[in-house]
Amino acid sequence: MNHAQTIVVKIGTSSLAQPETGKLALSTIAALVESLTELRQLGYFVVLVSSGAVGVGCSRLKLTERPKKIATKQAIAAVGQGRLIRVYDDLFTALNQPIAQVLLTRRELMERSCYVNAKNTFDALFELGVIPIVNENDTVAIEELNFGDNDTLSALVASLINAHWLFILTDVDQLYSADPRTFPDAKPIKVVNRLELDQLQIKAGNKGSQWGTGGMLTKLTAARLATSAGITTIITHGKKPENLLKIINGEDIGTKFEAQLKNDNARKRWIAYGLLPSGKLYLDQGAVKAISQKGKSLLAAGIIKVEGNFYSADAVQLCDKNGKEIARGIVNYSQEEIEKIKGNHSDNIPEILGYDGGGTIIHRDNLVINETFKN
Ligand SMILES: Nc1ncnc2c1ncn2[C@@H]1O[C@H](COP(=O)(O)OP(=O)(O)O)[C@@H](O)[C@H]1O
Ligand SMILES: N[C@@H](CCC(=O)OP(=O)(O)O)C(=O)O
Repeated sequence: MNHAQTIVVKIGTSSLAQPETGKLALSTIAALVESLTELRQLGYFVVLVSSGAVGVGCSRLKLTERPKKIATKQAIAAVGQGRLIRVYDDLFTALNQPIAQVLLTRRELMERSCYVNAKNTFDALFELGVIPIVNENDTVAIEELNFGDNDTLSALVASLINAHWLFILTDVDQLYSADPRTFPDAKPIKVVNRLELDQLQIKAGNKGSQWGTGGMLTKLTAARLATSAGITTIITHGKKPENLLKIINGEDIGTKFEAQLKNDNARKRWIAYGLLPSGKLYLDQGAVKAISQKGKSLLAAGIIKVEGNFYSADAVQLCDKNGKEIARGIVNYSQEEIEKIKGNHSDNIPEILGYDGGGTIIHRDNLVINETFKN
């Protein structure tokens, strides 16, 4: 595989559908198709994460608002997804650009073998010259484990394929200090570095537009995830997809979230972003220092408190005594076992549990130090 730059472009329902009627915004979609095809022809590997299944399904079934009931929403997504991909396929085919439909759920990305498989599939699609079009598999996603908004999904896909750029296209031209619809004098925000992103104090409403779901909050979460995986993230207007290439070439359009140093370790990116933690371990100062500054494995002696209900091989958050997350990792012991051995020297584990179980609570290879798991 060569080292072409990889670009993930996410487009939200608010850009794909007309605000008044919920009907497809065909000219926007056509312009997007042209821009993505051009990028592909220039040699970039391109992934489109497209929302719209529920919105298009609603329009197809002549519903005037998004349903609240989960089963209805899932049924409507099944109607809309087919329509949506049909429209994309027609438009991309007019430009001789092959596409693929990739539907993902959170559950699959949590399974290491599925995660690796999905990555290999994307690589194979790139080699075949295809533009994959991703959406959440809404019809089977269960509520506790769904992305809900495609902003988070796009950041996880970008991390999965180790992308260079994540573009989040929406119905505003950039991030503002507050929702510009409610606060017309809100200030545009042009560049946000990693530190500022953690401290960003904006009124980023989570209401979204009539057809969208997440509003700006989920886009900021996505920016946090992506930038900590080393991916430059841009929020810009969905109506002007021709700006994508201009932005890549350095033009100052939209809001740019500067990336942190890239983490090229695929397994560590999976631990950090693919897995959903099911518990928390609170550590004393010595343990915090040992894992975050000296790169050591986590031992039972440094654990002061355990929260959650988890088993061996599950992911957990590691926090300092005040609850601030400092790392994530995969445990070698269950919550019940760690309750018994916390605060103890590793040599005493066989005596307390009646077996050894490996000694380290989290081996350093299964531990990722957190710069920013603030989702
Ligand atoms: N601080 C903010 N800056 C810009 N837009 C904001 C902000 N807070 C809330 N919004 C709203 O977020 C909306 C986009 O979110 P959403 O409808 O979920 O879009 P999409 O469907 O593209 O994901 C915009 O229409 C805007 O009104
Ligand atoms: N998977 C859903 C995405 C939900 C959604 O509306 O997301 P977004 O418009 O990006 O806020 C769909 O295709 O309708």
